Amino acid sequence: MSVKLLLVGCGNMGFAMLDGWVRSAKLVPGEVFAIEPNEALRDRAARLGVPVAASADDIPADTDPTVVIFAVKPQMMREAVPAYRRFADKAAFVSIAAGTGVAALQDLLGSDAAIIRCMPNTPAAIGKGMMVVYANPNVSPETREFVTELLSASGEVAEIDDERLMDAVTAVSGSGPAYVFHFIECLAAAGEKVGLPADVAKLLAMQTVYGAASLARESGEEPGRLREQVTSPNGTTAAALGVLMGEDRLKSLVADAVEAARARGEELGKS
Ligand SMILES: NC(=O)C1=CN([C@@H]2O[C@H](COP(=O)(O)OP(=O)(O)OC[C@H]3O[C@@H](n4cnc5c(N)ncnc54)[C@H](OP(=O)(O)O)[C@@H]3O)[C@@H](O)[C@H]2O)C=CC1
Ligand SMILES: O=C(O)[C@@H]1CCC=N1
Repeated sequence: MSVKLLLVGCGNMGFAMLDGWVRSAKLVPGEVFAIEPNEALRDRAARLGVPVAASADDIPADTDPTVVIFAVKPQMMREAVPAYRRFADKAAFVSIAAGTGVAALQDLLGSDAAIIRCMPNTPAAIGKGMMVVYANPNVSPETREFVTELLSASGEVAEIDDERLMDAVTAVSGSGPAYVFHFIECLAAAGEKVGLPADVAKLLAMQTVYGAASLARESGEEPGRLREQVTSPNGTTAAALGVLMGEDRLKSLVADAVEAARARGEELGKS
């Protein structure tokens, strides 16, 4: 079977995507070849049936991928990427690294390289990710379609045509799951504080976020309208929202958090 995809880095995000592709049968394991220096993470990928090697030197000589995906830390890109320049004639490159721009990737891969920046998020592992894509002009329509189709197995795919928005995308949907997980932690902790057993508080917090996100997504209603439907005049929700929304407290806190993430993405792009 021929390898269509080289996955460079099988850590948190690389594995989440790989897991999603194999589980959804978008790719059969033999169509992917993974490179991962960490032995435990190699074993985890191998358990999916995916062939995996410790370094680029161990890729079989006849490997002719359609796409090479970089899923290593931004700080590792300069070291990791050049080993794959030999595939630039035929393959397109997808980078999920926060901050690393197309210009930096072209420095490492050649100015003719077909490059796609993609910002995924970890819900990709269960097919509920948000995958945002920016392609440089060297990417052919066929490759674009192949990559979009592949990513669609990981969740929703959106394309942007202004690369400068990528740090903002990273700050909202790339890092976003962490904000939501922290909100679940906070809601569960608050539940315990008002007397609920820990396991009950965690279940209530998790299911509430899950149900509310699903309702927002499936009902087609504006989130603000759905919020109003929960809020009885002078009732319990109004009391809580007075705390969260008074002086735009949560709104400005979230805005500060998103701006910190965006600025860090910009900074990573300069290093
Ligand atoms: N985690 C997330 O939610 C998201 C991450 N991203 C981006 O994804 C990228 C990866 O992040 P994440 O998965 O969290 O990081 P991880 O550290 O979990 O995964 C990266 C993996 O790549 C390995 N690695 C290092 N050098 C090489 C190399 N030369 N060849 C192959 N593999 C190598 C690392 O091994 P070792 O640890 O031994 O160095 C590590 O296991 C980052 O650029 C990040 O910006 C984007 C969106 C969301
Ligand atoms: O924290 C990070 O830098 C990466 C990028 C988006 C999510 N995780």
